[in-house]
Formats: sequence, structure tokens, C-alpha cells
Amino acid sequence: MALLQVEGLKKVYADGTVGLSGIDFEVKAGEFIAVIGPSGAGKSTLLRCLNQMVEPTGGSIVFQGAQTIGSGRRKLRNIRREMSMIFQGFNLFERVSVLTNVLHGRLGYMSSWRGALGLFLKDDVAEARRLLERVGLREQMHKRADELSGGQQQRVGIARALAQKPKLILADEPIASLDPAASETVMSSLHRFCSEDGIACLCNLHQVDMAKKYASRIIGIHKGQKVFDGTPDELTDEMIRLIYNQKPAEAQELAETDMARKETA
Ligand SMILES: Nc1ncnc2c1ncn2[C@@H]1O[C@H](COP(=O)(O)OP(=O)(O)OP(=O)(O)O)[C@@H](O)[C@H]1O
Repeated sequence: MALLQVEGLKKVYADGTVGLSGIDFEVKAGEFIAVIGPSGAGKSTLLRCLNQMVEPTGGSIVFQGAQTIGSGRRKLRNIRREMSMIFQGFNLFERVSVLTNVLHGRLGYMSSWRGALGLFLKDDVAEARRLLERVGLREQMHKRADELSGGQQQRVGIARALAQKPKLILADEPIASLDPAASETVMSSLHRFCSEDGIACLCNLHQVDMAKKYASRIIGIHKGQKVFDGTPDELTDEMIRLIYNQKPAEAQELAETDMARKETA
């Protein structure tokens, strides 16, 4: 059984803008998938619909065998703790310590009053320290988050995501604000930890070279539609040109021809 099954996923925003116009795909446990496409294609909308930070307007999302659309608050909280998110702008609490930011990854497992008072369990604190060591930030754990560089802050974001013990990480352009060296560190850390812990990842990326380097599968989106779904090798230069050069119909046609060729081979 797939970890995640998405069928006919749609999002039309209140002002009538179509974010997603019916997307289908599956994610297997432990798969590392890059999502690419031009600006405004619907990549963020897709990730945010999956954890329902953005409410889908149609379709179905089955996560670990259960339909998530229409879930009540309690069920949604349980779904979200197993689907952690990494953000382009890190989304850390800047004035609190790095360690506390990682501990926030445990909030979904605590009663709200314990969380509000910051009464974290001893085991959770030990695990947060271990995770910070794992991402190479042991020395920084008592610093305020805003004292860290962008690349270090994103590694805190990764440690926080891992603290949730997720089955799936949704990474929304995790390296868009970073320089090339920090981007490599963040992508290689994210890839390594997902692989070591058997976590699936859907990672929105603008950098096609990074998508090809780290993902085992790439999904291409254009104008709210899936126009490519294949391996890095199958993402040819021609396909990239079609996805980014506003010719999704031609890209889809090329993908279908490739698929038919693979089936008959
Ligand atoms: N809150 C919103 N209200 C109305 N339209 C929105 C809203 N959020 C996104 N959109 C629109 O939905 C479409 C998809 O946007 P989305 O942010 O998902 O694209 P993206 O591929 O992530 O783009 P980028 O790479 O620039 O971040 C765009 O046309 C965008 O303007």
C-alpha cells in the first residue's frame, strides 16, 4: 500500500484563481520526490493542500490508508504530526533557543497546556539534543535562533521536522533563501536523514540540478496540472524546456509517449 495516494486534487482560491486543477500521484514509504515547475505552477499549493494548511476544494488524499479530507481537528492534528513541514523562510521562533525550536516538533504529541507551559518530557529534550548533534549544531543549541546563519536555521528546521517522527516530510523550497554551499549542506542532510530514517519526502525545488541530484523521482507541475512524473534520467533537457517554457500540453504528450515506450519495452 502506498503511504500517500492523491487523486483529482483541486484547489480553487476564493478569488477564483486555480491553484491545482486535478492532480493524481502516489508516494511510497521512504521515497524522495522533487516537485519542480515554474513560478506560480502550484507547487506550494500542492504541499499545503496535503497537510491542509490550504483547504482543498476537490479530490482525495489518502494517507496511511485513511482519507484525510474532511477530518476533524483532533484527527488533523494526528495527521499533521506525521507529515512535518520545512519552509523556505525557516519559520523558527527567532527569539527562543535553537533547542526549544526543535522541541516544538514534539508539540503535536503533548497536551496543549503542557505545550503552552513548555513542559517538555525529559526523553523529548534528550532526543532534541541528539537531533541537533545529528545536524551538526550541538554547539549552537542554547543560542537564540536568529543568531544562526540561514543554512544553520534551516538545519534547525530539519531537526524540528525529524522531532515529529514523521512518515512524510513536505519541504517547500527549503533552499530558496540559501547560498550554494548552504544549499548543498541542507539538501544532503535532508536526503541523508530521510534515507536513514525511512521517511518519504516531497521537496519543492526551483533548482532542477538539485532535483536531479537528490531525488529518485521528479514530478513536474505546470498551471496546476501534473505534466511529468519520472526518474531524473527521464527528465530530459527537452522535457525541462517544455515544463518551464509554458508548453505543458506538449510536455504531457512527450511524457505519455515515453510512458508508452517504457510499457512496450
Ligand atoms: N492565497 C491565495 N489566493 C489566491 N491565489 C493564490 C493564493 N496562493 C496562491 N495563489 C495562486 O495559486 C497559483 C499557484 O501558486 P503557488 O504559490 O502554489 O505556486 P508555486 O509553484 O509554489 O510558485 P513559486 O515557485 O513562485 O512559489 C498562483 O497563480 C498563485 O498566484
